Amino acid sequence: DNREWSLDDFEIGRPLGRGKFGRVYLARERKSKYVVALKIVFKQQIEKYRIHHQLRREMEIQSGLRHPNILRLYGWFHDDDRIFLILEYAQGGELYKELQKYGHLTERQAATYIASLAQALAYCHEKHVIHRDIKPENLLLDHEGRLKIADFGWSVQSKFKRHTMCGTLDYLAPEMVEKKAHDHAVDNWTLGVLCYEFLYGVPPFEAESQSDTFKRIMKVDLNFPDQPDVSSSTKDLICQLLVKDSSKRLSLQKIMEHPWIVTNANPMGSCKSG
Ligand SMILES: CC[C@@H](NC(=O)c1cc2[nH]nc(NC(=O)c3ccc(N4CCN(C)CC4)cc3)c2s1)c1ccccc1
Repeated sequence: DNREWSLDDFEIGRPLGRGKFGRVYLARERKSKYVVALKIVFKQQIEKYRIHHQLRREMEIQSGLRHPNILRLYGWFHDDDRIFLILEYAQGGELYKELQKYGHLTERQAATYIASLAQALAYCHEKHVIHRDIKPENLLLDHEGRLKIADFGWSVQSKFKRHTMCGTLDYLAPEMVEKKAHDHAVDNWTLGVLCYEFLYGVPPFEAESQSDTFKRIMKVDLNFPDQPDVSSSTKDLICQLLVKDSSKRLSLQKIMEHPWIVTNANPMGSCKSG
């Protein structure tokens, strides 16, 4: 509901995480006892980094999205010096930590997460939203191990395109790295990067320096280590996504129909580790 919320409506719990522009705390709405994540951004940080448009876009975009694999933004409020975003609580934490803990994921886990991402992105693209910053840090897990895309701070309505460099280069498609006009297909490229990272534990174009990563992305300098042993079907999907010409990348629909996804993804979207 769109009633006016205020800090008094919530009991604040432990800190959950922090991003560049704020922190997230566990919180509980007093009357309903409903548990949420409360993201707090300081207004002077918004002034300092001039991210009004980004935060406003995050709020407008994420509050308008309703999908099982997209973290809900229930509402927001502010006081004199802070803005509060009332977010869905993802009890399983960051997918990134799973990846770090196990080194790499199983093909079933990876396929399940890629299928969930493809479904969520297909939904976003129908709503003319490009996330542009899909990376393991922005992927959360709910209590059933279902993937939730968080932090739409870098997303855009695909009507107008922005060319601000967002975060690490590892996940950026060539056209974004080259600051060319980009469209939905950037997210398809990123699925290829993520699928590779889920299975090998490192992103495909990782390099010592940003400029080397840049060169590797532009050349699509892709190679598959011998270990861990990954099926050729998986490599086929990755090779069909990490294609320089964005019009030739596998579509989200085709990803969902790919034999590796059909064979390995859990249709329920959840995959308890192992
Ligand atoms: C994705 C970054 C973004 N984060 C959000 O918006 C976030 C929104 C949101 N909802 N629920 C979350 N859950 C957690 O952060 C979380 C972390 C660890 C947990 N565990 C620790 C280990 N344990 C074994 C299991 C439980 C459980 C939940 C987060 S983060 C952000 C952006 C800007 C500023 C702060 C945060």
